[in-house]
Amino acid sequence: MSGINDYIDSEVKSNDVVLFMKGTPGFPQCGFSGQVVQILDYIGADYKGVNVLDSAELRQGIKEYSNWPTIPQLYVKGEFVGGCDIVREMFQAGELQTFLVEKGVSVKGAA
Ligand SMILES: N[C@@H](CCC(=O)N[C@@H](CS)C(=O)NCC(=O)O)C(=O)O
Ligand code: FES
Repeated sequence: MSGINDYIDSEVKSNDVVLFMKGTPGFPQCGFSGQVVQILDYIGADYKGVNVLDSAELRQGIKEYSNWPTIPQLYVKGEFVGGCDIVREMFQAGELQTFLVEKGVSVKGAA
């Protein structure tokens, strides 16, 4: 495994919810990443944002890690969930909150 893969793997495995994104949760640099940030903030999930714009290697490495061609990428409990479209669809169907609770992730107001 390359260094970048080890780094990605450790972020994915050591954070219950991690969003690989462009920019930061406080300052998203792309609308797709911004949408996922808004949804996670709205449902009150605790998550870590990892900015792929910090490193070209990371930006490429995350696509290979998940075999998914775009950013953002959301991971929950070590599993790839999806990008912006999937997250938005799950949220709109009311499934994202249920999914997080089932995974044992704390969500504000959904105890
Ligand atoms: N439909 C995608 C939208 C995300 C997307 O198209 N991302 C593009 C533009 S930000 C991307 O990551 N392109 C490759 C790159 O910028 O490295 C989703 O559901 O997440
Ligand atoms: S950075 Fe241009 S669409 Fe995301």
